[in-house]
Amino acid sequence: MTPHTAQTDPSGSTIIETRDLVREFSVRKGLSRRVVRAVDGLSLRIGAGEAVGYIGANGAGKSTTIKMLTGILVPTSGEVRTCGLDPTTRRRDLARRIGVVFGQRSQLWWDLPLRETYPILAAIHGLSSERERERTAELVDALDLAAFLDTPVRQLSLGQRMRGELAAALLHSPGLVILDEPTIGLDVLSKAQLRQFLRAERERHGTTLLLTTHDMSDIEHLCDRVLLVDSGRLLYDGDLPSLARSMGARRVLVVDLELPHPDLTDLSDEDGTPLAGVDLVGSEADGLRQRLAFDTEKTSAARLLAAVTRRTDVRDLSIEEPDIEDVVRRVYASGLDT
Ligand SMILES: Nc1ncnc2c1ncn2[C@@H]1O[C@H](COP(=O)(O)OP(=O)(O)OP(=O)(O)O)[C@@H](O)[C@H]1O
Repeated sequence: MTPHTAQTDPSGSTIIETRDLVREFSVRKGLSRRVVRAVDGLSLRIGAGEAVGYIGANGAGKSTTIKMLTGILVPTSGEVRTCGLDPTTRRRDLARRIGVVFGQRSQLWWDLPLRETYPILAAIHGLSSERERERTAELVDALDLAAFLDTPVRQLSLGQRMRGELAAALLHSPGLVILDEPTIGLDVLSKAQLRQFLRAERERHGTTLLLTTHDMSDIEHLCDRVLLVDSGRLLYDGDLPSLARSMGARRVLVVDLELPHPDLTDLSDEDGTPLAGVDLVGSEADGLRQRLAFDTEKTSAARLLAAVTRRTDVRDLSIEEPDIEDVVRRVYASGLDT
């Protein structure tokens, strides 16, 4: 199979472009050294205003790509332009135009409260005091920061800190925001807040988003395009539903029952029509918790739940999205050829 490639509008303005981008690392193995090609001939174009998910298994080359896009790493060969600039030679200029958020690394000063942090960042970016006041107020409101503005960063919860990080990265209203695993470790509510904020920011200011994530819901809620990499090469460029569908990825309904129950198999509608695309994929504690994978193209979550509740009483439920690792595994299993 050849990689699916999205047709992007050639007339739209380009915000990220790479051509045959390569990055190698020399790694010591015992007494000898060997070369690892973390990024291997990557060519892509991202237009202004797009929201793109950059996904792939662990070690696929995502972080290395992001580091080259932001000027942290120099490419071994090939070309890269971010906001029209060469990131390695124009790193300072680039910093004024982009915002970068690392889910696993804080960019805030640990001992300072956010109230003292933002004026420093505003000064670094050369914002006027009026602009600083306006933008800080906008971000404090949108990210609901008011309650902990005076707390030193080290005392914030992870969810609070990530909201503070986002405000810091977006204070100068960058046209491009690059996020590396922004929702990692966050609870459901904090994830929802972050996504809601990024969506609103994009709608209001036309901000371009590029994010890596292992959470498929981040992509579902935020991105209209997905780039899938494996061993540093682009395997897929298109939308998420097509990728997930082509890989047969399914959601899972997890039900906790009032009483132990035999396996929930052969489920059907009220009129006896069997539900298609549903499989029991787990049963624990004598059937008190059962997991049903379902294909949303064939059976909706509501129909499936109705079929379960006709059989037995449900105490609690949740729906697990297919995770990207699973989709990626399916890509490999299907023998997609690069
Ligand atoms: N500084 C480095 N020195 C040597 N090898 C490296 C270095 N950085 C990355 N690599 C290797 O390059 C490959 C790609 O790594 P990279 O961190 O870009 O992957 P990733 O897709 O971001 O993975 P993850 O999802 O686990 O963060 C891996 O084989 C990794 O071991």
